[in-house]
Amino acid sequence: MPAPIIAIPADTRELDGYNWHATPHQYVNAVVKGTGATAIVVPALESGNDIESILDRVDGVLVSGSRSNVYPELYGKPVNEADGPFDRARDTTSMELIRRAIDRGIPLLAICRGIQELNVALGGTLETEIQEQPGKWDHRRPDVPERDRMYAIRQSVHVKEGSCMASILGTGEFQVNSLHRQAIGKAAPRLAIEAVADDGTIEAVNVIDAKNFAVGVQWHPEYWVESDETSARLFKSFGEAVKAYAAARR
Ligand SMILES: N[C@@H](CCC(=O)NCCCC(=O)O)C(=O)O
Repeated sequence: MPAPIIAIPADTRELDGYNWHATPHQYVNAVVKGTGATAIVVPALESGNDIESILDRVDGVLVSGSRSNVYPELYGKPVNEADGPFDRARDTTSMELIRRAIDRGIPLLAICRGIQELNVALGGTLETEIQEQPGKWDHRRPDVPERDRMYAIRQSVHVKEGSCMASILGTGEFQVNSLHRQAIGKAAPRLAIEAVADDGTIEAVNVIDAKNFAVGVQWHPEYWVESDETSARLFKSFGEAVKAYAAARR
């Protein structure tokens, strides 16, 4: 059977003076090594993507992290340029893919910016500069030059008993990385909160009554997928859902 295909929405990036549609290699690598599927990158467009046509041809959606933030107006907050950088084309593409994948029962894994887009797409809100809130830990990307140290596993998350995430990872405390300054504020009605950090930051959600795998995590399992058991389990579970969807589709 041909390898299943997982769609990854791109970011808009300016390189050499012009715009590119780009996603970091770590997400493509995690698709290939962590699920056994093939990755395709979906251009970030505010208009012009035929989302249904794209979803007709894929077996899963992986929504990646990004330094850019979801545009605040999309969750009812005023725009403060300090909350940027923004990427409206990424917002549009990701959220259309998220909503339609959930409706169609296409397996979905949303990571970091992805869980934030998932929450906004389903009607939730975000908080910004969470490290400035009383009692909050500093979840931001460590200010170090080496990417392995940026993505170092350095915080605990607590997975709720009986949750979807518990069926994937197990119940209890797990060690993960952290590279974000925003987080879920008001969780969307259709999201079950399934893991939190020591400071209460929402770290994992599951779409209630989803037809298929539909999970969001605030940490970055893609980065250590080949060496960290917790990361590998999440991608293995996503991959199983993608393969089952692909087999049923053929
Ligand atoms: N911009 C959002 C989401 C953070 C995120 O996706 N981080 C991954 C990229 C990390 C990096 O290279 O800086 C937020 O800040 O909450």
